[in-house]
Amino acid sequence: MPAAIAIRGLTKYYGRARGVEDLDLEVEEGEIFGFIGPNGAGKTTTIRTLLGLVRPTSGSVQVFGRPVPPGGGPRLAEVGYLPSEVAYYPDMTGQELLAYAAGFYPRVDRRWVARLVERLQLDPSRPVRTYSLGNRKKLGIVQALLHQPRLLILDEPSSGLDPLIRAELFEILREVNAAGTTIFFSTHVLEEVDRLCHRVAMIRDGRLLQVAPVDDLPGRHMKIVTLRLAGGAPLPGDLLVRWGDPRPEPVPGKPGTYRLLVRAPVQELVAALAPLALEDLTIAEPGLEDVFLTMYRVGDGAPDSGSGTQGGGDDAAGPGDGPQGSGPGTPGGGAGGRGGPAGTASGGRVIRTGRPDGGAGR
Ligand SMILES: Nc1ncnc2c1ncn2[C@@H]1O[C@H](COP(=O)(O)OP(=O)(O)OP(=O)(O)O)[C@@H](O)[C@H]1O
Repeated sequence: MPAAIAIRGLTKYYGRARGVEDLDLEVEEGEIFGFIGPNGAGKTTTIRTLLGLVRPTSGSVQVFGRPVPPGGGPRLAEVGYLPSEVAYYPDMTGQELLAYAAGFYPRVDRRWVARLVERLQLDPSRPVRTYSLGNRKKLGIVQALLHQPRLLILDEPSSGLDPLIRAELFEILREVNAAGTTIFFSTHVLEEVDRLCHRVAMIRDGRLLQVAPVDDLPGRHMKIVTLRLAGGAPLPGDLLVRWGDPRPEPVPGKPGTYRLLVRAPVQELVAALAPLALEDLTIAEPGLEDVFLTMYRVGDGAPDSGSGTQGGGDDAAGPGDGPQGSGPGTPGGGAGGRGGPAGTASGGRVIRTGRPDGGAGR
């Protein structure tokens, strides 16, 4: 059986601006596959290439074993696509838009569509121009799913959705996946990948860093511990020795406050923290930036990038790839217009209690 997605040696330059470089990726049919990376990493470029909306500079892209022609072609009837920014005809109502989109496909089950609209709490009677960002996103999700595609490609599906709708969306995605749909989606949110995906690819600066089962992500088994010690005291020396971090620094300007990336069994962590005179304590899952930092800090001697971030920000219109239609009746959805520095997680320290080698790099 051919892979649902096969990307080989994909490079895309927008004029002189780098989109992605020499990317190889395979997604098997039946997978939920997460594509994560900071702003400007190349996620949207990759996705738009898969749809034939962006022409590769070099390399090849196949969907279900066949090359994707420019513009996508009829084969894309098997694909559902949600662009990161949905832009629809503003004077159509949601209902009209969905009926219009349904007309592009040979078979659409109206009850399925009505059920999606209900589950996502979308009011389809209103004109699109009155929709909030979240409601436009919901409409885009229904449009992507309405023909029950074999492959669903979602570019940041949950951005702009409130937590309840996001949870409902994840439930829907799990259900369609169980019914056979392959899902490929991009996100900045590590937790989403954690909750949904079988495998994940990490991309940064246009280059693929790693493809791994979600359990093998660096930083996956770590916690972010933020603590404030009474009176701005420093972390006691014996803890420093025990935790193996020679010089944890307090958060700049906040004496006694530390933000630590800890690899430790929870029991051990709690026992170590118990004797401290704590004024405040949070223990949280690491974010995407922390995972990237972990790769850079404790990966195989890889350099500490210092900032854990990179700027996108190159929004110059590239030749031949301006904003394009992103599905039936969806002008816009261009890949430009974004970028800028991602938030950094500098200040995270790796504490090696669980494994003396701290070997998060896999
Ligand atoms: N039409 C374009 N013209 C010029 N440069 C572009 C264009 N589209 C994307 N780029 C550049 O290509 C790089 C990758 O952008 P892309 O939108 O693929 O990243 P991304 O990972 O989807 O980012 P984000 O998470 O911010 O959506 C960025 O440097 C971006 O500025």
